[in-house]
Amino acid sequence: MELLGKNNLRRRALTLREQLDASYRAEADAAIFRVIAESAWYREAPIVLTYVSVDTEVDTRAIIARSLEAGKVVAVPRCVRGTKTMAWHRLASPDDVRPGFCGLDEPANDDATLLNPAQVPAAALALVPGLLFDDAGYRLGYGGGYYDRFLAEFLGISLGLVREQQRVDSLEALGACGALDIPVSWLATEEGLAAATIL
Ligand SMILES: Nc1nc2c(c(=O)[nH]1)N(C=O)[C@@H](CNc1ccc(C(=O)N[C@@H](CCC(=O)O)C(=O)O)cc1)CN2
Ligand SMILES: Nc1ncnc2c1ncn2[C@@H]1O[C@H](COP(=O)(O)OP(=O)(O)OP(=O)(O)O)[C@@H](O)[C@H]1O
Repeated sequence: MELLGKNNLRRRALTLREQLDASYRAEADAAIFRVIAESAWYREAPIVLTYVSVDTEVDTRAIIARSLEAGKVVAVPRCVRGTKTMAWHRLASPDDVRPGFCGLDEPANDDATLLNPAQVPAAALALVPGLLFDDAGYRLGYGGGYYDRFLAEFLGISLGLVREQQRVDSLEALGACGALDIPVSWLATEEGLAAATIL
């Protein structure tokens, strides 16, 4: 297998994602929404920590709306550039986000909605984005290391959201796995839930 390195693979994965058929994306995203909504982790989670999807990312807008309607706490990330960490803010409405860092939709920097990481229960569910995911749950992101830093501390269930066409066997075999990369525990795809395999 050709060793591409993370940055080359990132460019290719971004192109691949943008070239996915819009109707495939819509169908896959609707199926991923159902897979999440029906999972016991989601149903039992009092709090969902999710990215806010932009562009051709797997859609999370529907799950944000559904979770708020169901009375769950929904928290979304605001990137803190200096430390490359994410601050999580509770949303009162799906519309509580504005264009911010790097074209992402982000919550306001407001202490009143800031979530104290120590208060995140183990039953929390994190929905994790990625350009590619492999069978071990490793992900290729946009390259800030934001989610690696988050996952290193997070004690809840981490679920990678990925369309089947964005899965690869092994990022390590592609030369795109680093020592600090943290895998998610499970993947949600349009085919169902998949446990990350231990290599
Ligand atoms: N919707 C969504 N939100 C998300 C993520 C995501 O993948 N999707 N992230 C997933 O991790 C985090 C953001 N990760 C990012 C990592 C790098 C760059 C980026 O383009 N960096 C530029 C410039 C950096 C700068 O200006 O400081 C670069 O590296 O060249 C953007 C976002 C948090 N929020
Ligand atoms: N826990 C950590 N502590 C310090 N540095 C880290 C940590 N995790 C990742 N990094 C560094 O962050 C940089 C970006 O990591 P990587 O390329 O894995 O990002 P990514 O997972 O694709 O991006 P993102 O999480 O933002 O989507 C790397 O230089 C990596 O060494």
